[in-house]
Amino acid sequence: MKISIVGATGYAGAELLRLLASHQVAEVKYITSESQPGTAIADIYPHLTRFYPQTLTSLVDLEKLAAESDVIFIGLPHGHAMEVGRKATAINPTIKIIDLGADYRFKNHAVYEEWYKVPHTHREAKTVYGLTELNRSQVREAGIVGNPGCYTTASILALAPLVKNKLVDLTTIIIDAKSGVTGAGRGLNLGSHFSEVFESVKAYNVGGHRHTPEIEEVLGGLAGEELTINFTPHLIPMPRGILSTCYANLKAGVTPEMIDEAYTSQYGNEYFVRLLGRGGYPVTKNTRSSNFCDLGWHIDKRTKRVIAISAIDNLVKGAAGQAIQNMNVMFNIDEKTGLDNAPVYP
Ligand SMILES: NC(=O)C1=CN([C@@H]2O[C@H](COP(=O)(O)OP(=O)(O)OC[C@H]3O[C@@H](n4cnc5c(N)ncnc54)[C@H](OP(=O)(O)O)[C@@H]3O)[C@@H](O)[C@H]2O)C=CC1
Ligand SMILES: CC(=O)N[C@@H](CCC(=O)OP(=O)(O)O)C(=O)O
Repeated sequence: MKISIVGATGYAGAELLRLLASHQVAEVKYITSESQPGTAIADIYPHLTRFYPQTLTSLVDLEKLAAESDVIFIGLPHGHAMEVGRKATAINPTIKIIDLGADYRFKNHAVYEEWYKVPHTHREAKTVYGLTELNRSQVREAGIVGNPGCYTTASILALAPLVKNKLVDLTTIIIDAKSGVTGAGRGLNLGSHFSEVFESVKAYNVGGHRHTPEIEEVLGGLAGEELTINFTPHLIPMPRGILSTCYANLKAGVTPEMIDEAYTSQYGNEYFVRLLGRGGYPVTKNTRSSNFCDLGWHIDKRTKRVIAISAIDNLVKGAAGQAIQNMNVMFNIDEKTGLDNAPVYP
């Protein structure tokens, strides 16, 4: 299976390369950068030395790249991936595209345009939302996958069984999530400057984070009706990891056993979702550098709320790992291929 990575110099692209280095079937063909074409990837990321002799190429070579690849992963800022997807599928109609950004995530293009402030230029694309555990059969048939965002992966996995089984009041969902700094990408900006982030925690984009409509669209689809949520992201001083704490009011008559049953029937056979059960406390460090999502839930009898907590590595299950999981499904190989490593601890 020949793979190319567009945007290989970013954190998501580099994480794809790290994981694909131990993938038994994948052969990385082309890797791109617009700022550093001609540079060896190991000169930019020395941790990849010995694994990749390749030098970076540019999107100027898209024709060759698309013609010679079975799958392209795109790790570009939103607004850029859809142009690559549109051109690559025109060159090679059988190619598979897995975009790690937001361009192919939305069914409703108007919502994408409203939140991302760019016109959608590949509206005719037939896409599948790549939250593997929820959409596996569609992913298997997909040509283009919109890989979910990191906050959205953690939050939707935590809430899906509650929403799908109509166990909670859909008007009461609150998501309080924390992310490590690599979630902001490798680009230099004040917000992720060491002195600004270290020994500090802050909320940001309160009431207006762009993952809000993504979570609403997917959970609304599971619920069979539109819903709105409160989603508050926080930046925490660690490189990787997301912890998402999700609250919702229980519907009258819902018992703790019904909640347990919803989680076990949804995820009991899912390798990458590790259920810690009722009273379980997910810890980001227990998922670090792995494709696992750890998930626990609590029933607060006093307030009649369920509190679901999930932990993932934003660069793995929240980005590159889930992208590879989707590729494995699309190519009908064992879903765990290249992803079955134990988390790095401590
Ligand atoms: N970091 C994370 O945890 C997650 C990221 N994502 C998404 O994945 C995508 C990549 O994120 P991440 O790797 O963190 O970002 P980075 O900022 O680390 O990397 C961005 C990449 O895009 C390239 N790039 C930047 N601007 C342009 C441009 N105008 N045209 C072409 N290429 C460009 C850069 O390469 P160069 O400058 O060398 O050309 C680089 O390879 C984004 O859409 C992000 O939202 C999704 C889930 C989680
Ligand atoms: C810590 C941090 O800044 N995180 C990013 C989310 C990264 C991500 O998942 O980006 P997508 O939009 O591609 O999903 C943010 O809040 O914008």
